[in-house]
Amino acid sequence: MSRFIIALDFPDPDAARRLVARLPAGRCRLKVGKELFVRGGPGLVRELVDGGWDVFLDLKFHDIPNTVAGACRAAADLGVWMVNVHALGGSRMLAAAREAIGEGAERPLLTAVTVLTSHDEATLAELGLAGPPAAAVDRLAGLAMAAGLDGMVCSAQEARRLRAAYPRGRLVTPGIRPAGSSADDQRRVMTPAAALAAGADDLVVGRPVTAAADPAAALAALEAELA
Ligand SMILES: O=c1ccn([C@@H]2O[C@H](COP(=O)(O)O)[C@@H](O)[C@H]2O)c(=O)[nH]1
Repeated sequence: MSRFIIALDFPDPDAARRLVARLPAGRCRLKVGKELFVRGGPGLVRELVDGGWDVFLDLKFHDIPNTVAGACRAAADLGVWMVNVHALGGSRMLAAAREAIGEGAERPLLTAVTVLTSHDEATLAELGLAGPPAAAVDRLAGLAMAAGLDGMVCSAQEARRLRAAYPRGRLVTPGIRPAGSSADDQRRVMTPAAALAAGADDLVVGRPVTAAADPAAALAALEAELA
């Protein structure tokens, strides 16, 4: 299975469906985030799952433990491949999320967002978190792994350290950009090849594919960067 997860950030479910129809099945997974979920709802997620796609439901749950546990249970019932929470919710919330998704072979993977890839040191300072993103990522990744999660969402810039610290932790890395392309609102970016070399497992890509005139060709170009 491909390392690429395509972020379906669309304001209109039909636009997402049209994009999916142009993607080569088996060469990528799909990510449904907040915008598309609020527009398309669980029905759209089920439709993608029933269509044979591995779906990463990227809703980044962050609330009191009981509420997050219920949301994770609901996500698992949709048959998604992966669901995530914010590690900033703390140990009790992470443990409740992990317990809620259960133990069965069909359970979704559960990952925790460490520090958003749109954040840099200045953003963290605004939030009262002194120091470089890598220090906060290390702390939050530690919480996630101690709570028994499958891995974390981080920038590929932190992948080498996390891979060394957690050899079995899944590293899901947004902020992937083809060499020389715009970072958009992202702050901690990496190319696909550099991300894989650093130890990333999953490469999350949105606009470089979804905004391309030929999304399948854009995906093929990213794959070629790995060859
Ligand atoms: O730290 C994070 C966590 C999630 N994301 C999501 O990934 C995609 C990235 O889209 P691009 O268009 O490739 O920038 C988007 O859906 C984010 O919500 C992230 O970027 N960073």
